[in-house]
Amino acid sequence: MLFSEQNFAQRNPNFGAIEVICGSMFSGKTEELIRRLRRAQFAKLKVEIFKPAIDKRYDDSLVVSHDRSSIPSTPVDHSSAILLLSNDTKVVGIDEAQFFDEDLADVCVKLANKGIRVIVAGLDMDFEAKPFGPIPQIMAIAEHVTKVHAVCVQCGAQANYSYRINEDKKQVLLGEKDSYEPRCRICYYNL
Ligand SMILES: Nc1ncnc2c1ncn2[C@@H]1O[C@H](COP(=O)(O)OP(=O)(O)O)[C@@H](O)[C@H]1O
Ligand SMILES: Cc1cn([C@H]2C[C@H](O)[C@@H](COP(=O)(O)O)O2)c(=O)[nH]c1=O
Ligand SMILES: [Zn+2]
Repeated sequence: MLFSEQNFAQRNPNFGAIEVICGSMFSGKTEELIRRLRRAQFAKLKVEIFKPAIDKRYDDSLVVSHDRSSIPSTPVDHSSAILLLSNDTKVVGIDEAQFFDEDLADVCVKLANKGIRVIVAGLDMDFEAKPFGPIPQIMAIAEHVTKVHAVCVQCGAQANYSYRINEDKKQVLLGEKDSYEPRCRICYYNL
């Protein structure tokens, strides 16, 4: 059965579930996360939003998209803080989840089993097209996975990869268009 967001919304509100929004840089993950969280707020549900404290790219505490739409969040150093800070919450949103520790998957399970809707956004792959942090594991255990795509800056096709345009080989390197461009398979691998 195919699941659309309508199916998510129609489910029993007492059931928790895990949703993942993944894809390359500039694919609209943060915009989609903000859209879902705002709809939950319109529904008067208690919403808590988290991001890793290291992500200070646009703002210390706001979750900010590349188009500068934003929503307040709580920066945390470790996934365990998300559990502690999610009391009486109905919806938890987590952005840049690739930067969290591997315990994030267990945290998502605990939250969902308490009846919380957990929405996780993050990069599925790093600049070397390798699985990034806890995201692939959370994709495996999630009820719903949405893969979004950017536009390849080289050819205009759908982009699935984040190409790093400098020589730095560290896995974690914060940045935007100064350091990365979204590319399709052909342009990423130079096929
Ligand atoms: N090459 C591109 N392809 C698609 N969107 C792009 C591109 N370059 C810039 N953008 C902008 O990025 C926005 C998506 O930003 P955002 O939701 O923060 O993406 P992500 O969180 O996936 O990095 C798009 O709405 C668009 O305005
Ligand atoms: C591919 C890749 C990305 N990063 C960093 C760069 C940005 O700060 C974030 C991704 O942000 P977005 O909202 O998805 O655009 O992650 C990194 O550290 N390492 C990488 O390999
Ligand atoms: Zn391309």
